[in-house]
Formats: sequence, C-alpha cells, structure tokens
Amino acid sequence: MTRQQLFEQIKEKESFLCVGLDTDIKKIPKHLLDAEDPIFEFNKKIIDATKEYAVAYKPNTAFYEAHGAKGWESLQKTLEYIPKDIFTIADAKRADIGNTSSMYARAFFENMDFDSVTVAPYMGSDSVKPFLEFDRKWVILLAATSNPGGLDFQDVIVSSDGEKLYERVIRKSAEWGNANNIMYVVGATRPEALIGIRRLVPEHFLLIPGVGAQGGDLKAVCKYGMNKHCGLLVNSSRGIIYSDSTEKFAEAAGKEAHKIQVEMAEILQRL
Ligand SMILES: O=c1ccn([C@@H]2O[C@H](COP(=O)(O)O)[C@@H](O)[C@H]2O)c(=O)[nH]1
Repeated sequence: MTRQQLFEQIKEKESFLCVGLDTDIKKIPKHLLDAEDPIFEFNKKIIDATKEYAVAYKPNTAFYEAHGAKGWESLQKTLEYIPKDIFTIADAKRADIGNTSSMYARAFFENMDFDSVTVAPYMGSDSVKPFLEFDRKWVILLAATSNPGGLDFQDVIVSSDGEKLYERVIRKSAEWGNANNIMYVVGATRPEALIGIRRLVPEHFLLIPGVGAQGGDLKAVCKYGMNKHCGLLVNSSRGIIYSDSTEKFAEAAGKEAHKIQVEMAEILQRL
C-alpha cells in the first residue's frame, strides 16, 4: 500500500486506528473453542465488527507462532480475511545479517503479502535494508518502545550533544529509505519523546502502540506526534479485542473501536 492510499483511508474513515490482533487462545470466549480454528473464528468476528473504524490491523506474530504450523495457518487466513484497502502490519520485530533478513522479508512480503513488518534496528543498516527492497512495502522500525525496559538502552546518551540512542536510530535509518517506506514505533506511554522525534522525521508515519491496556493517552500522543497529514497509526490490541468475554465479544469490540474512532475524528477535524 502507498502512503497516499493510507492518507485516503484516514480521511475516508476519519480514523487512524490500528486494531491489534493479539489473539490469545486462553482469552477468547469459550464457545469458540469448538471451532476448527478458534483463533481465526475470533479474528473474523473482530474484523467484521471493527473494519468500519480501523485503517490498519496488526497481528502480533508471537500469538500465532506459539501454535506452530497451525498458528501460521491462522495468521495467513486472518491476513486474507482483512479487506484489501486496510493496511496490514506483521508485528514480528525481525532483522538479522543481510541474507537472513532477506528471507524474513520474503516470508512477510512475498509469501504472506503483508504491507509492513516491524523490524528491530540493533543490527544496523545491512540488517534493515533487505526489507526496503520491496515495492509498496514498509519497514516499521522500533525506536522508542512503550515498555518500561525500553529506557534501559534506547534512552542512553550516545553523543556529546545529548543525542539518545533512539534518536540516533531514527536519524541514521531515515537515510536508508524515506517517508514512503519507513515508519517508526514510538510508545504512547512516552508522548514527550514525540517532540524531538517530529523534529527528526516530520513527514514519516509513526506507529504508536500503548493506548488502552498500557494506559497511554491518545490526546497527548496527538498533541506532540501529529503532523499536518495526521502521520500516526495508533494501535490498541487488548483494550479492543478483549473488551468483553461473552458471546457478545465482537459487538463490544466494535463499540470500543467506534469510541476511539469518534475521538480520532474530532482530533482530525482540528488539523
Ligand atoms: O513498543 C512497543 C512495540 C510493540 N508493542 C506491541 O503492540 C501491542 C500492544 O498491545 P496492547 O494490548 O494494546 O497493549 C502488542 O502486540 C505489543 O507487542 C508494544 O506494545 N509496544
């Protein structure tokens, strides 16, 4: 998917909501467990109930990989079920030496046809560049993550002018691609980081996880992170998909997604 197509989705739906499909077999309603593929059944209903409000879906691959070959199958079926005009993110946090990264890229972009994959930057340019060789595909690079331990390394000062490691990651990696093929992950739990990040990459999309279950604040994220085209995809996983554990789970997820979309529409109108 191109940047322009993503802008159009955001405008049309008045939303920059990404629904996280972190589907945990232990948390899905019991009545689905009799289905042949309970994870896919759950995802189908969540997608049906939220697709009007979402511009992106982000399955975290860990929840599928944990089930081996059957889990990969559930992931593939889920990907195929997502409407084609909605942006898809394989949250896999990959990267390795160059030839291995090429294989990861093929797995998510050729074999599975995701629009994007999350990539860990720690191994540097040759580990990231193979992901950038695919037309209309995106790398979403981890920058300032939402978890408390993110501060352990990402905030270490790496130069005499006070540059932090996550800022170095963004500044350097922005030279490997551009705003049409690189996004950055910034946690909603640290909106203050967005001020400096926007100075480094004013035009790039930012993927923001951490609203909902992790307590991040949507308004603060928008205040510091939005650019004139929006430039944000804000993810909520557990806060939406597990808002109810009864047979009405999908309806509840739809309501939760709608509530966030209404808030987003108000913010977008002020742009
Ligand atoms: O910094 C990061 C990077 C990735 N994630 C992922 O996003 C979702 C968040 O789930 P919630 O249930 O909405 O908390 C999950 O897949 C994480 O692995 C993140 O949270 N923070």
